[in-house]
Amino acid sequence: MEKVTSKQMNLIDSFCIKAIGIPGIVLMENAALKVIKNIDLNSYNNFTIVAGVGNNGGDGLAIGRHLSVLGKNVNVFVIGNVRHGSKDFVTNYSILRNMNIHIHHILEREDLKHLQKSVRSSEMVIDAIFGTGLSRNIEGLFERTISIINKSDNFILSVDIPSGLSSDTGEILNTCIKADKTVTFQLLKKGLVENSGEKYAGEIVVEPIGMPKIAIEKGLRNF
Ligand SMILES: NC(=O)C1=CN([C@@H]2O[C@H](COP(=O)(O)OP(=O)(O)OC[C@H]3O[C@@H](n4cnc5c(N)ncnc54)[C@H](O)[C@@H]3O)[C@@H](O)[C@H]2O)[C@@H](O)CC1
Ligand SMILES: [K+]
Repeated sequence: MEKVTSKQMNLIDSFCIKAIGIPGIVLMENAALKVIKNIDLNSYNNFTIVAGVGNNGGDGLAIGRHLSVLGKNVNVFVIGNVRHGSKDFVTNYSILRNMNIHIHHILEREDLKHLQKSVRSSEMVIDAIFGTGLSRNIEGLFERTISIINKSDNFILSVDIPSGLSSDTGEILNTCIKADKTVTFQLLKKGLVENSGEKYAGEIVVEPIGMPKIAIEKGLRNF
C-alpha cells in the first residue's frame, strides 16, 4: 500500500481543494463520517472528544456533532487558541455552539480536572489534537492532556494519526497518544508504520474520504 509523507498529503489536499474545487469542509465531513462508521455504536454511548484547533481538531468537532445527533453523550474539549483555529475548525466550532453543545476549553491546569472527570464517565476518547500538522515537541498543557487520556481505561480512537506521532518518521515528539485504533484518511501515513508508529496507532484503518485519483497521482508524482 502507498505510504505518504505530510508534504505529499498536503499537496493532495490542496490539489483537491484548489485545483478540483472540492471544499475542505466537504473532505472534513467525509472524514468525520468515516470515523463514525468505525465506531461500534451499539457498544459505546459516552464519549470524550479532545480537539486541537487545526483541521484535525475540526474533524474531531464534526465527529462530536454526529455523535450528538445520534443521541450519544458527548463531552467536547478544545485545547489551543481558538482565535488561531483553521477555517474549517472554526466552521465546525460555530456549528457546535449554534447547536448549544457545551465546549470545554483547556486553557490552564485547573481545566484538566474537567477532562479527568469526563474520561472517568466516558467509554471512548476521540483523539483529534494533532494530525499531520504536528511540527514540534509536545509540551505543557498538551503533554498533560495526553497523559490524562493515556492513563484512562477508555477505548482510545485517534483521528488520522495518534497525536504526538510524526506522520513522516513515526518518531514520538516528546509524548504521544497510545491509541487502540487509528482511522487514517485516504492514504496510509508513513509514520504509522515506521519506528514507534504501529505501537502507538493500535489497529490501523485507512478510509477513503472522496479524494479523486487525479489528485492522489498528482501528489505522489511531485515527490
Ligand atoms: N482539508 C484538508 O486538508 C483536510 C485535512 N484533514 C485533517 O487535517 C489534519 C491536518 O490538519 P492541519 O494541517 O490543520 O494540522 P493539525 O490539525 O495537525 O495541527 C496544526 C496546528 O497545530 C499546531 N501545532 C503543531 N505542533 C504543535 C505542538 N507541538 N504544540 C502545539 N501546537 C502545535 C500548529 O501550529 C497548527 O495550529 C489531518 O491530519 C486530517 O485529520 C481532514 O479533515 C481531511 C481534509
Ligand atoms: K489525532
